Amino acid sequence: MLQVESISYSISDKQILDDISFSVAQGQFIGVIGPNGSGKSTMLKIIYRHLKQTSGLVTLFEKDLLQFPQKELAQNIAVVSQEAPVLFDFTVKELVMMGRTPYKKWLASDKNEDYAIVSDSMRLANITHLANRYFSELSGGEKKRVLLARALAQQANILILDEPTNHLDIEHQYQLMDLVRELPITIVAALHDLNLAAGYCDELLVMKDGALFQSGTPEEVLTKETLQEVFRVNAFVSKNPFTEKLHLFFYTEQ
Ligand SMILES: Nc1ncnc2c1ncn2[C@@H]1O[C@H](COP(=O)(O)OP(=O)(O)OP(=O)(O)O)[C@@H](O)[C@H]1O
Repeated sequence: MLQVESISYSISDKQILDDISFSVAQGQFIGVIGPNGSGKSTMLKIIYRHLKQTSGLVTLFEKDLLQFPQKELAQNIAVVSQEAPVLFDFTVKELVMMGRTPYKKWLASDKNEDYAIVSDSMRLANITHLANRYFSELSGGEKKRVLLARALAQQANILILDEPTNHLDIEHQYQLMDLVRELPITIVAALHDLNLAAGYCDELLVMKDGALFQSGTPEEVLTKETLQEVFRVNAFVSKNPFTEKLHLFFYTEQ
């Protein structure tokens, strides 16, 4: 459904992304991993059209992403980015309702259906108790969950998450990953926690220095050799005895 073809991106002669290609099938959970500065966020920003590639093509349902009208784009792609928006005067409930904007006519009022979706999204993101609080007064992790609820309310085909577990305590990290995995939609998520990536993703894209270093299943890409070359750490690759998923132990020589 989503096709990225030879994407490059430069800012004032500095090449940030270099000839990246991959495709995402409907319903897949794709993890984007790579060291700091390897280009994960920039690539995601191109996919949700916050940035425009310098060259290459992104298509969604075989249509050039740049040709989508804004409203149609928002019906297809929802985002929880790293940057929390500055929205001082809004309550949580109001903010989650903004997720319904792509479905509304100009100045139309909210319908019962919208209220039901907002309420459902808040319940899924575990923020119902925060409904009447002001967004600006929430903790980092609470804000993250509110932004997730807003993205859920958008009911898009693709959910893009840029380090979604950042700021979340361990319970909420797993809750979020469980929740998004169960959604009947396509997920593309930049993740720093490689064990979460291994436990939840169908496929991983490994970024290094702005290029796609490797892609494949967690078992294919999370090898001792790749981890050494891309992340410069020693890793012992094992299995989580409870989930049977791949599990990594990291160590240094010191
Ligand atoms: N607006 C910009 N101007 C100049 N350089 C930029 C700009 N945005 C990003 N970069 C550079 O592009 C590279 C990739 O950045 P990006 O944020 O995509 O990396 P990342 O993999 O998401 O990193 P992190 O894990 O630290 O979030 C970095 O070297 C960054 O400094």
